[in-house]
Amino acid sequence: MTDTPALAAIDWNAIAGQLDSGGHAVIPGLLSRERCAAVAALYGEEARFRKRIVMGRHGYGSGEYQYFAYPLPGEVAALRAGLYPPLAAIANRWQAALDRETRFPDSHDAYLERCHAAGQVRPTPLLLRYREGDYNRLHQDVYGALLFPLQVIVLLSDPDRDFEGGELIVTEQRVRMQSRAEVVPLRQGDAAVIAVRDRPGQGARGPVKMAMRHGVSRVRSGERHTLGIIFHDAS
Ligand SMILES: O=C(O)CCC(=O)C(=O)O
Ligand SMILES: [Fe+2]
Repeated sequence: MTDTPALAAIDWNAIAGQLDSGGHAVIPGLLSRERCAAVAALYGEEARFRKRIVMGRHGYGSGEYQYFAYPLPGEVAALRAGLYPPLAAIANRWQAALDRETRFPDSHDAYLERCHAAGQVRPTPLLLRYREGDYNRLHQDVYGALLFPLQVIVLLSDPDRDFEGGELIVTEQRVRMQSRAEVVPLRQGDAAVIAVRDRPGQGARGPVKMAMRHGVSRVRSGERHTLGIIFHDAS
């Protein structure tokens, strides 16, 4: 299950436009229903993971998630490597807009070499599981000094059949302003691309920096699984 034909069909101009205007974008139908089920089913395979986090124990919300161990399952590895290059092009534009010097290499292997040389060696892709009453507090997925500014979240469950509530929320905050929230509408198999920590935005008097956070509203019933793809590794 390693080929991902849907990658070739992604309209990256549309994604870049959505990211530039709102800090988040949707890739429709990245994974088929069957692939979603296969990835979600990995949750029960303990040996696939390096760590399980029970969110209530850390003040992160309610529910749980597990970080994959290396080697990543084929589907997850293919998505991480395949989504990276077009996202790196967007990330590099953002770096320039924010007057930051770091530029990201063309291939994810090259970026991981950089992470690993800096001591960020632990894999960050994760599977999340929410049941009735669970939610995820607004947060930023920062795992060390090296940070790739975009991440991807794939909705593996079907909001029409599997769960109610449980909406992905993205907030942005400009200096001296209060936060603005948006719900990212996702169907099963859709992927959200979101800013990890901040992004360039347009203010009345020129470019501004928007601080970004994301979370998940309370699942009112059923079960919701997501796959999180973060491109920097963790220290
Ligand atoms: O379950 C979600 O929609 C959010 C997952 C998340 O926070 C992440 O992948 O970083
Ligand atoms: Fe997150």
